[in-house]
Order: sequence, then structure tokens, then C-alpha cells
Amino acid sequence: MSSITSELAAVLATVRRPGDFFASGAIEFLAPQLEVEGVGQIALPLLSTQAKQLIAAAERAPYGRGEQTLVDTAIRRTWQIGPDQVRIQGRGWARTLSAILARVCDGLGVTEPVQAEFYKLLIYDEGSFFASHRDTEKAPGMFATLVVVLPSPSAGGELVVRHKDREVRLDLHCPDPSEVAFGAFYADCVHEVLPVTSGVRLALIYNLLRPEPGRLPEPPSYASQQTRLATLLQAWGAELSRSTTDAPEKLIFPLEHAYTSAQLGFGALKGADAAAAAVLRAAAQAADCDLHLALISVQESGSAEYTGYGSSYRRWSEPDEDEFEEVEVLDRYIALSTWRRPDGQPSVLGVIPVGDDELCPPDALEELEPDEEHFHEATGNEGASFERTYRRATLVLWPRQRFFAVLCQAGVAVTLPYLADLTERWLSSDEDHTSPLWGEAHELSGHMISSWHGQDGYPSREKAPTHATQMLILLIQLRNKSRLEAFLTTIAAGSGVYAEGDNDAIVQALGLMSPQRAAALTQQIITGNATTSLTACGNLLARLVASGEHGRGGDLRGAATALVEALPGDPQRAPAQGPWWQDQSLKPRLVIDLLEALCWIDPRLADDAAGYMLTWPQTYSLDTVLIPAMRTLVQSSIAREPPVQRLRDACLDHLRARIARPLVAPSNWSRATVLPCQCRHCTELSRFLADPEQTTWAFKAVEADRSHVEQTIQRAHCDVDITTDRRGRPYTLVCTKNHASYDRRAKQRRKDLEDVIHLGGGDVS
Ligand SMILES: O=C(O)CCC(=O)C(=O)O
Ligand SMILES: [Fe+2]
Repeated sequence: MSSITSELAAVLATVRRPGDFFASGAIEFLAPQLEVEGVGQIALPLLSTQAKQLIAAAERAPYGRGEQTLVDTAIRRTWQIGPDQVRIQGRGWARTLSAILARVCDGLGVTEPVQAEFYKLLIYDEGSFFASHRDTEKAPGMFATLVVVLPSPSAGGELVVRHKDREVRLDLHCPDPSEVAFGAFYADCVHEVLPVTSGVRLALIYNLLRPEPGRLPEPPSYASQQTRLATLLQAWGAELSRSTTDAPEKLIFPLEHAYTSAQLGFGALKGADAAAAAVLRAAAQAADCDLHLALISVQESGSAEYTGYGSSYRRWSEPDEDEFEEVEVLDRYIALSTWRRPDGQPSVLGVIPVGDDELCPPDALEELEPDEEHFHEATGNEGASFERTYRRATLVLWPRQRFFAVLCQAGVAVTLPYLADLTERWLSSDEDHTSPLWGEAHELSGHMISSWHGQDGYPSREKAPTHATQMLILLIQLRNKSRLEAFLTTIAAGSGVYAEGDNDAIVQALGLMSPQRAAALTQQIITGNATTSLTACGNLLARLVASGEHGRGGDLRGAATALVEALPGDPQRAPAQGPWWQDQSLKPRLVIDLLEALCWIDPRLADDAAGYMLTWPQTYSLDTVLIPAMRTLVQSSIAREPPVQRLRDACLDHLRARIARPLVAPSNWSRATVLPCQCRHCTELSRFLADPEQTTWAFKAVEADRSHVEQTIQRAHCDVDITTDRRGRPYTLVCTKNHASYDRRAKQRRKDLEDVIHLGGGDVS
């Protein structure tokens, strides 16, 4: 058993504090009253005339080197106005600043109180910049710098911040004049302002201080955890790429805080969750893994015990939920859904099942508080039960190269549209099989085939193509012969993958292969499916013959023999019934398809099959199977083939024998009296039936007796119509004799005569 889940969780347990070495963003604001001594009120966005006035009132900004402050426009070229000359007021400004501070503290991971001290106003005109430097501590308690860029049209002037081996480039422009952009970074960061290429960049610089004494905040550093996680993830990925491994397919790390699906997103994680996500994100990147957020939901149900008997005052009220106790969890279902990607793009993933071995740590979901829990009282034959659900946000990882394996866990409802999209893009790219799109489709289809299983439940009534047909059509479009072979082999393996509706696509797929290979695969499909889908298999063979790809007597003989061997015979030895929705009764169409295929492939085999069917008339009923089949076959191209003639003759003999039986209309009202019951009432019924004069019999009796007599009439197919007279109790069953059995026989004879003519048996009347 792989220990990756415990190890990953152990490392992440030490990652508690969120935050990075920088923070940035934009925020809506109400323009402050900005007043500069010697210039007056400044309008925002900044006008170019006022920019000129500001520069006239400003001085060249110096930079610090050691103890000195120097002015050198080769190192720093920008204008500054000191805090004593600048007043920023207005109702909204204090609010804006504290909102900025809250976002900055979040981003830097600072939880203690922070004060922003205005340091200076900077005006960068075209060509202004500030080379790489580190800020000197300008006030006691200073731990970071905050830059607020006010609305003013400009280009260039990005702030580049470096910390250890990382670098970010902050573009603090706000296209919308109702927003200000801000950036902040810890004091130990080296940073620079790139040259402004046009317009003017107007920035307020603040020192961020910790007013209380104590250790200054520092950027959280999880470099060692990150390295350790990356190593763990890399080893896991390598393990998974081996063919035999018990490593989990994905890793699932439940978060601490609760998030609704609307709240779930990488930008909205709180506290330690944000810290874990940030570290995992970097480690995943380094180890070539995908990282997602998702909601895990656990549904449990099981047996419960009623424990509330003690409180007698409740006796007459409904039992209360907390008077139950769980006894045993009997059923548990865990799945992931509501996927969020780090880049905010929509995810193609749907509901994906969770393996027990994927949780980090393995006991992560134990001792959770359920979101919902219900107990149910015991009923007649079932004990008390409970059901409950848990929902949690999680971070989910898998090696990038295993993406398709994970996608397959979402099932064909997700993978088929994905494969269809790849196929369509490949088709319209006009590229060949070396195209990366084709490669992706090849890889995905491989995973799909190896995890393919039969239709769940009974097939829908809709005529939509089955999943197997959709898969075959995509593989045909991709001209991917190896995957087609593999998929046809999966279909051949039985277990409910194959359905008659797939024959069209199967024949098309087989058409891409050599006749020998196609024949071998057909034989496998028939061998694997004939017991459950005989009619479909017969139809497949007939279609294959009709496709004209296969020579007479040749390669299809094996498939044909397999089909003949699978024909049912002795009804005593019929195979066990399949699921209720599968109608396994023999259809005339099977006989038609079978003979059309066999007469072409091997007439001797066709003759064997015909003889076999005549041996088991109970299975191959003349009236419901063979005669209807012959009506079609005598019109077909194989009408003159000996096996067809043989079956036709048998049908004609059967019809003629029945026609020869006398048929006379009854001369009086006496009717057949052989009844399956001799009880008192049925004996009375029998007497009525035998009576040549009596046409109706009124049987006044309680419901049970009436319905018993009614059943006898139905079972014996008596020539009697029944109505119930509801006047007076008990009601009366009114039986009136008719000519039904004579009518039936007369109708049968008309049909028999017609069939004889249809089968070419000549005039027999
Ligand atoms: O203008 C900026 O974005 C940063 C200015 C700066 O680095 C400084 O004043 O020390
Ligand atoms: Fe600076």
C-alpha cells in the first residue's frame, strides 16, 4: 500500500500560514480630494496640464546608498513631492485605504494590526524609472512598502518584485478610472520600476508598519515543504506510470473551512487552506501534476437503533431524531464534483468517483460532522435506518500525464463528448496520424476502452445511438484500426456491451479491416454474445454478408458455425433467463437473417440449421416463427435454396393438415365442457355449457365465487361472454354463450389458406 497519502498530509499539516512575498489587486474607489501645496486640487484621472504643474512643484527623487541619499537619474529618474506638501482627504479615502490594507494583509499573510504611513507622492513622466533596489527602513516597525497607483493614463512603468528565486511583474494600471491599483511587498524584496513609455504614472507610496513592538512580519516561507511535496508527487507519478501499481490514481486533500459551490475558488480560500493551496500549486507545477479544487460528497446509509424508550412522556408523539443511534454503515458512496481550475477556466470534469485509497490522510473523512442526517423508524419487515451526507471542499491532484485516466472515472457521459471534440478538431485540421490531436484521441480512447463496461440498467427507449456505436463511429472517423480492434474485442467479451443497434457501426468498422481479421472478430463477437443476443448476432452475420466484402464459403464459416452452435434447441434445456427487458423469445427475423447468411456462406450449414429447427418445433414454432419467416424468404433471393424449400415444405404440411380438419358451425347452443375445475360452481357452469337450449346463465354469488368462475371460463377459453349485473347484492355474473371458438377456427383457416398461397402451395380449397 502506497504511503503517499499520509506523507502528503503530514507535510501539508505544517503549512498553516497563507501569504506570499507580494500582494496586488485593484479596488473600486471614490476619488479622494488630493491637494498639493503650490498646485491646488488635483483632478482624477490626472490631466496633462496638472501633471506639468505637479512636476514643476516636485523635486528629483533621490535614492539611498549606505548612509547617503543621492540623486542620479541613471539610477532613479522620477519626481517626488513630500508628505508635508500633500493632503489626501475625502469621506471615501479612509475606507478605500483600509480595504486596500485588508487585501494586502491577506495577500502578505499578516494577521497582526498594520498601519499605513504616507511616505511620498511620485510622478513618473515619460522615460521615468527606478532601477533595482531594496527599500531602506524609513520608520521603526516598517516591514513592507505599499504602492497605490492613481488613475492617470500611462504605459510602461510596471513594478517588478523579486524574492529569493521568484519574480513577479505587477502592471498597476487601471483601465477603469473608478478603480485604483495597488501593489505591496515585503521590505526584503528587491524591486524596480520599468521605464514609463508614455503618459504619466501617479503613485502614492506608503510605509507599512507594525505599530506594536515585537517581531516584524516576514513572508511565509514553505520552500522546504514545497520541495518535499514536489519530490513526493514526482515519485507518485513515476509509480503510476508503471503497469502494475497499487498507487492511488488521484490524491484528495480535504480543506479545513467550509465553502459552498458558489464560494469555491482558488482566490477565495481562507487561512491555512490558502496556504496549502499555494504550496501545493507550486509543487504540482514542479512535479507536472494538475491541481483542482472540488467538492467531495459522502453519502452513507445503514442500520440504526431506537434508544428513546426511556422517555415515557413522549410515548404518543413521533420519535425524535436524537432518540436513535447508528449501528452500522451499510452503504457508502463518495464522489467529487464542482471542479475549479487554478486558472479559473471552466473544467470538463463531471462527477468522479473516489477510491478509498485516495484520501490524504487516509482517515481524513472520519469524525466529520454530517451536513444532513435522517433516521427512519422501523417498519413491518425492516429495522430502523439512517442516512447522512457530508460535503467538504478538497484539493485534488493527479499527474498531468494521467489526466485521461482520471477523466475516464467520470464515465462515458464526459469522455465521449471529449473524444468527439478531439476527433472533430483533428478532422478539420487536415493533419495525419502524427498530429498531437490524433495522439490525444488515441490515448484517451485507450483509457476509455480499458475501463469500458456494459450499459447500466436497461437500455433507454430512445433511438439515440448507444455509447458503443458513438465510440465506434469516432474511432472510424479517426481511422484508428488498433483501437477499433481493441474495442471490438471488448464488445466480443460480452457482459452487456453489445446491442443490436451497434451492428451498423460494427459492420462499418469491420470494413476497415482485412476480410480475414473482420471474420475472426465477428466470430468472437458471436461466440461472446449469442446466448444473450441471438437475434442481434444473426443480424450482424447477415449484414456482413450483405456488405459484399466476404467471399462465398470462405472466411465467415467460423462465425457462421459459432452462430449455428448457439441456436437453442430442447426447451427443457433453455438457458437461464436474462434481465427482464431482454426479450429472448425467438423471432422470425432470426430465421430470415440466419438462412440468408448461411445460404451464402455454406449451404450445408444452412441445411443443418433448417433440420435442427424442425427437430425442435416447440422452440421454432411453426405458427409464430417459421411461417412468418417463410413468408419473407419465399420472396427473397434464396427462395429456391434447398434449406428454404425444406422449411417451406414443413410449413405447408402443417398448414394443410390444419386446413383438412373439419370445420362446421355449431348447430345448437351446446358448447365444449372440459373444465379445469370440478367445484360446485364450475359443475353448474359445465351443465350450462352442455345444455343445447340455454343461452344465458345468471350466477348470483359473492365476489370470490364470481371471480373463480370467471377464471375458469377464461382458462378453458369457453365460448361465453361475461358481464356483471350490479343490481342487488351479491352481484350477478351474467354468462352468455357465443361462437368464439368457431370464429377463431374459421379465422385461422382463412389465414392458413392465405399462407399456403403465399408460400406457393397452390390452390387447396
Ligand atoms: O513607484 C513604485 O511602484 C515603487 C517606488 C519605489 O520603489 C520606492 O519609492 O522605493
Ligand atoms: Fe522602492
